[in-house]
Amino acid sequence: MFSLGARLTAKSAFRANQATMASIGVLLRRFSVVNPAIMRNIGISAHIDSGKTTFTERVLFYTGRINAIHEVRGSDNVGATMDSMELEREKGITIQSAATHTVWDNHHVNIIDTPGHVDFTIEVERALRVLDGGVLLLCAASGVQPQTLTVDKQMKRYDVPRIIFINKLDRMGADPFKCIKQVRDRLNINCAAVQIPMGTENGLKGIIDLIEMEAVYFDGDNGESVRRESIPDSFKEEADDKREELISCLAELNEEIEELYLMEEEIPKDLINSCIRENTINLKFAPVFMGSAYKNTGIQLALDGVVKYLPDPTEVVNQALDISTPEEKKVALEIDPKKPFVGLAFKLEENQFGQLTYLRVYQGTLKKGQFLYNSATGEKIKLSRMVRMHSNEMEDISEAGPGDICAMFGVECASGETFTTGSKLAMTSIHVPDPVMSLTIKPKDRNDLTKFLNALRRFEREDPTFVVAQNPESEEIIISGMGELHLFIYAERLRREYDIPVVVGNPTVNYRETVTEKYEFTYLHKKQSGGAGQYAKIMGYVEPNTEDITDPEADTSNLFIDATKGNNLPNEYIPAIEKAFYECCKKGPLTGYPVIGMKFVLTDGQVHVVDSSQMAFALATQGAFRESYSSGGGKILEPIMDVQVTVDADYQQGIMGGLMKRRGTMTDTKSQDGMFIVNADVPLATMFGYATELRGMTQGLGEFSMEYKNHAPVEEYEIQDIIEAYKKKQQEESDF
Ligand SMILES: Nc1nc2c(ncn2[C@@H]2O[C@H](COP(=O)(O)OP(=O)(O)OP(=O)(O)O)[C@@H](O)[C@H]2O)c(=O)[nH]1
Repeated sequence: MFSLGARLTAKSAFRANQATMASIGVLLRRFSVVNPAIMRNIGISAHIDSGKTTFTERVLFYTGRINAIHEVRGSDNVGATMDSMELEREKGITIQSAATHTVWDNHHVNIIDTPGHVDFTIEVERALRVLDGGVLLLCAASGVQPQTLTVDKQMKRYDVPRIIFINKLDRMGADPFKCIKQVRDRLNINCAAVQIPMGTENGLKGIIDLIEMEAVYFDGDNGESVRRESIPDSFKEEADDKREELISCLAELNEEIEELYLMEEEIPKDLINSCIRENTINLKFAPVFMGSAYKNTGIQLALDGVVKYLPDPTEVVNQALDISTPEEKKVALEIDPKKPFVGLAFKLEENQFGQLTYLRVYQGTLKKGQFLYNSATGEKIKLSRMVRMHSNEMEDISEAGPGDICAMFGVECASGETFTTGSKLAMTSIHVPDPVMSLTIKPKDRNDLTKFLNALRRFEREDPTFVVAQNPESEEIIISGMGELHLFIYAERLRREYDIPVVVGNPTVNYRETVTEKYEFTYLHKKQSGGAGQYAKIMGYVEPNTEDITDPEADTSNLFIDATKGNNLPNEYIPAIEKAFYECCKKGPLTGYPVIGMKFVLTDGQVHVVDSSQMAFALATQGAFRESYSSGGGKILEPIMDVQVTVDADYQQGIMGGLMKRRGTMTDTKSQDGMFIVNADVPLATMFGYATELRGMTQGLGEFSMEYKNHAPVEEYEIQDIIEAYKKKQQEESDF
């Protein structure tokens, strides 16, 4: 039907898009405030190796942002454009997300390429926090994989509407409809295909569009020419069936469609499209696209889907906290370029020109030369340079309007901080999990020490889940993070980016301590022989500050309550007692790890006219703390990981046995299509080296993911070993 004419039109449309890109690029540089209605802020989330980078590379190519395609691990040694760090190119995985912008169908699209590995979930979380919509990528042969579940949870946490793209239709065993079933069953997402493939594996010829009811082919060297034809006879029946499935799914969401469907009448395309859009944005539906990024098939249609079905910034509600009110009242932000500016710094990057801060504008307009306030620190800064990022290249701009994403230069801040032009507003904080494991690290050459510390500080500002601490006694540097790979990558970056070879110690687990019972204390600190005397008496009780410390949602903070009545204890001593309590919590008596979830209630006390002092009360608090701790059921808590292993059903016994040996408790098991999937809660302390064990056991075919779940009490028989290890370490440090 469209044949040659259509082909030429498509080619010229591709060129036209490149030309539009160029001219819009010029325009953007001058007038950079974009109408929010034509803006899309999207992220691409998936399990590791599903093809996010390859997909993004195609998007950049088809939108005219780059003029050649480079493969991840390709033979041209260039590497994909979005994987800008050398290490990413070598390993072929995306470590840091890169932000880029492009134009498609006259829409301004900001894309964040997010990493898939579980150790880098903070990158995914931060990206999702600032995006309005997402593309959930699945591999057509592997379907829903462990990390798909994690990113799905994150998307749900931030209410991110999504379209789904089933990639790798060219792979052996590709079955998009099996994937759709898994998405429905395992992710509980109401979804339906808006396309079907014309063939799979080597026979993949193109895609059938179930809304237009047309066959779509991708011609040219790189699939850049989109050709639409009538559906070949051999696919007509399947296309009719799957369209029927789509319509019946939409009929449940829309009365007008339901009526037409029941009357067996023609349903207008506009109605189908508006129903999909509305329900995608309301999180009631997800349209499923499909193709093969590697074989240049289907990407342009998915881009059309982004524009057609994902929300623009005006369709998403964003709130800030008014930090000038004690209860931090929620304030709705308005997508209005004239309102006072509010923006969130969601990612930091250091490059040869200095610190680059990625920022999402939520309200008002960010302008070059403007003075900005950092809501967290109160600092005032002048914005001297702002840019739009395209992978690791940039364009200077002078303004960015509401809903837009840009980057600022030369602004010192930490990620997650809010900037305003004076209003006392802060965006809600980004959920940051506590680091679960640590390593000691030092430079091989002591002369590198200053450079080494500076680099670590920089990483720490970029990544809130990466924490650097120094043991004051041994001066040993300890880095903490979300897993072995997370910390290993930083050790590698020190070597590669800063030329600092390092030595790392054995990984250790971050234990915590807590009290489990109420204990009433009356503690007297008295030293009245010789010299200035000391006298302080305090009464009160300690108890758990939360009902169930193992509940992942539990508030694990410590709390001091002054419940004194009368004048036995003058006010001047209370701050010293409070401070001493919080100091004690920093280092638990059993293992030296922090105490969490403990309440300290001070009810009464006694002073001596001459010998009482703030110091005496601080020492009394320490004594009361120690006493309460040993009598109040002091416990050691260890990080428990939610581990999911997916293996061929043949390995079921071995995998279960292996997890039990690692003190795992199975929480769920499933057998599906010859695969066995097990979820288990396993102490992190036993998980070191699991990747190697799994590889060995399953001939490299098993997969696992793990995510921090909670801290739970250590088994009785383990406690003594941990305490002994702590004592030994203390001894070594005092000998040092
Ligand atoms: N057969 C096939 N291979 C693909 C396709 N898309 C990507 N790949 C390959 O799959 C591998 C992983 O692709 P990436 O694009 O790096 O995947 P990713 O999801 O960005 O990976 P991470 O960032 O590490 O999570 C590479 O070897 C790609 O060439 C596809 O459509 N078909």
